[in-house]
Amino acid sequence: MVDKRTEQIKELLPVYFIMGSSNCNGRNPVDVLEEAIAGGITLFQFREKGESALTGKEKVRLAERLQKVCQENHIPFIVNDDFELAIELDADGIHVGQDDLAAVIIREKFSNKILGVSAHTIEEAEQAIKDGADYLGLGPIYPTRSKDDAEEVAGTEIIKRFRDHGITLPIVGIGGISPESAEQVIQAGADGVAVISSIASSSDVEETAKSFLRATSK
Ligand SMILES: Cc1ncc(COP(=O)(O)OP(=O)(O)O)c(N)n1
Ligand SMILES: Cc1ncsc1CCOP(=O)(O)O
Ligand SMILES: [Mg+2]
Repeated sequence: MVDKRTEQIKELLPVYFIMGSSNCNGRNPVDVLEEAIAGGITLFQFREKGESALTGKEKVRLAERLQKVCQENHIPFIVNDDFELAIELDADGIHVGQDDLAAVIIREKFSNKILGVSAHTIEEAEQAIKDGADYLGLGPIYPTRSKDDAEEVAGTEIIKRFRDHGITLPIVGIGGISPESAEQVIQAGADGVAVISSIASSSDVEETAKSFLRATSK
């Protein structure tokens, strides 16, 4: 039987938009987020990373503005990596990878919040499940230009392999996903797609988000 929390998490994953100030082609991230929400994104992750990333008070200020937009639109606000920021803002959740603060430590202190963990192997996934993860981020599914230190491209096979192994935790595919490839990611067994550039740098953010929603609802 699938529990209620798992069902609720799955409902949040279809179009998981991730972004920080450096992903918006010089546009105001608040405008980009508002347009993406108008297009139907289901979850948002604040990921302020890279050479030109904001730090300190400026980073907190941007996070607060984006969180407010999410709250006004009932979209849960997830923080990437930065556990202190997630606590300071009382965010809805946090996403961590294998090189970040251990999921088990986060779960201890952040008991009711959404906890996402990146995994590249079955062992990492099983550990994340033991640690209390709510969902797994698997990728990069396709080549990506949004993460310099990304692992090797895994293809949609990684999702099939995890499902065939019996992993039932909600899964989101990430890395190089477009509206055209989103359906393949879902067909492989994912509950949603996590997307940076295809949405954030689109010339029509709202329409692109809509295309993702259509592709993941088929
Ligand atoms: C939904 C989702 N999946 C995977 C990642 C990647 O996390 P990580 O491996 O920690 O890399 P960074 O994003 O921190 O560079 C993610 N952020 N979100
Ligand atoms: C954060 C992250 N983790 C694996 S690939 C990736 C980048 C995804 O960005 P894009 O959707 O632009 O390829
Ligand atoms: Mg990380």
